[in-house]
Formats: sequence, C-alpha cells, structure tokens
Amino acid sequence: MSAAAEQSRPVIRLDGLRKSFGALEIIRGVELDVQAGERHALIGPNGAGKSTLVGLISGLLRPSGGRVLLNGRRIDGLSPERINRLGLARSFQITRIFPRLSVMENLRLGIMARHGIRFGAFRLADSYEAVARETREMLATIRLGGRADAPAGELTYSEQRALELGLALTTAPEVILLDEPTAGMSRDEADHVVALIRDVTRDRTLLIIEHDMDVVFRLCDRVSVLVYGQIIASGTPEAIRADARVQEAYLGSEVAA
Ligand SMILES: Nc1ncnc2c1ncn2[C@@H]1O[C@H](COP(=O)(O)OP(=O)(O)OP(=O)(O)O)[C@@H](O)[C@H]1O
Repeated sequence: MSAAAEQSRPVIRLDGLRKSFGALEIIRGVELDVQAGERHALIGPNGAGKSTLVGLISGLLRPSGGRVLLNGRRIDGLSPERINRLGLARSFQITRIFPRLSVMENLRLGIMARHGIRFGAFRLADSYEAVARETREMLATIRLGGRADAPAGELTYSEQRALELGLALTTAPEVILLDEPTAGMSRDEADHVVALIRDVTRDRTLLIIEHDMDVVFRLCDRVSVLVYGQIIASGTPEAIRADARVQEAYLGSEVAA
C-alpha cells in the first residue's frame, strides 16, 4: 500500500446508503470508507448489489437514503459529469469510444475536452502541442503505441478495455471505479489488463468490482464483501480469505481456493 493510503484519509465515504427499486430494497444501509491511495475490491455474490453501489457512487443512480461523500463533500444527487469533474472516473461500463476514429483520435478528443478545446477551435500552437504530447504519453501509458492509427472498432477486446481506461484517465481522476474489467477475457488478456490497472492506479485510488478472486488478491490492498445489500466484512485479502462469515455467507470454496 502506498504512503498515502497509510494516512487513512477516506476519499470515498458511504454513509447509511440505501437504494430501492420499487418495493425492493437492493442497497440496505451500506457503510464503507475507501482510503486515499488504496486499491479496494468490492466482491459479493451475483445480485448482491455491487453494480448498483457503483452506480450510486458515480452518479448514475440516486440513493433512496444516506450519503455519498467524495473527499468530505456530498456528491449524491450530482450528475455523473459533475462528479467526474470533481475527480472520480468510471470506466469499462459507459463506453465512449468512437469506433471509426483511430485510437489516437479517440484519446485526443478526450484530452482536448479536458483542455476545453473544442473541434476546429485550435488557435494556440501551445495548446496544440500540449494536446499532442499528452496524447502520445497516454498512448504509451495504456500500451497502445503500436496501435495508434488503428480504428478503435478494430481493436481486440482487451485493447478496447485499455482504450476505455485511457479515456477515463484523460479526465485526470483522483479516483477510478471499475466494474468487472476482466470479464470475458482469457487469462493472458486479464493478466495484461491487471498489469495496466496496477500501473495507472499507482498514485490514485481504485474501487473495483471483480469476480476473479485471483485478480482481487493480486491487485488489491483491501476487500469489502457485499451480501444482500450490506457490507458483511472489510479487510486485507488475507483476512477476507480467512473470514468464516465470508466463507459461509458467500463464496466458500472459491475464497478458500
Ligand atoms: N434498475 C433496476 N430496476 C430494478 N431492479 C434492479 C435495477 N438494477 C438492479 N436491479 C436489481 O438489483 C439487484 C442487484 O443488482 P446488481 O447488478 O447491483 O448486482 P451485482 O452484485 O452487481 O450482481 P452481478 O455480480 O450479477 O453483476 C438485482 O436483483 C437486480 O435485478
């Protein structure tokens, strides 16, 4: 864990969070702190409410009760765009890739948007240079330098995930939310994406939903277990693996394995 995480400053705090869909209460009073600089996994059985929780944090869904705090500031009720501008980016679910544009053009659009430069409004050679430089750097960061000119629609599945991650990074987020980034990947592809996630989250805070326990144990400092809309345990991967409640209430053999 990085030094930042050891200072224990919650970047995300969920306080008595609730969400109902009609009469069904899916999130039932969640308390959760995600500390600055940590990589935090959210695990739990199918239907536990993990995606709903991430939707509540990123502004896609409005809570029925409780609060979501980002760096101490209440963000529940704000739009996803506003929350993004406050430093939180979510990737792998809302795909903003333009398939006919090249990888480089996709990234450049993201970077231009952050610089506030609109289409055709290039005036300052300086900002053009800055955008070009940042685009090249981002291509290298997400390891797609060799695919810069390929149409984004022709990328492999894992390359597309890498590009989506790059697009999320163009907003220079402090916190990244990922919902099952390795779903549907081969072991090799998953390994590549996990290494990439580790790289790009080095000085950031990560909250990740992940079913693959191998990924969770390799990547994360802390794990929280959501069962039936409530967090039943939070701790290091080792503590979670050994937690009898977790084994009983949830994965059992999968965690033990
Ligand atoms: N918009 C919605 N309207 C009604 N019910 C919903 C809605 N979104 C989610 N649900 C229900 O909420 C429950 C939790 O769903 P959610 O997708 O958050 O679970 P999850 O833990 O992410 O599951 P999985 O691991 O299978 O993706 C499910 O029973 C789902 O049917």
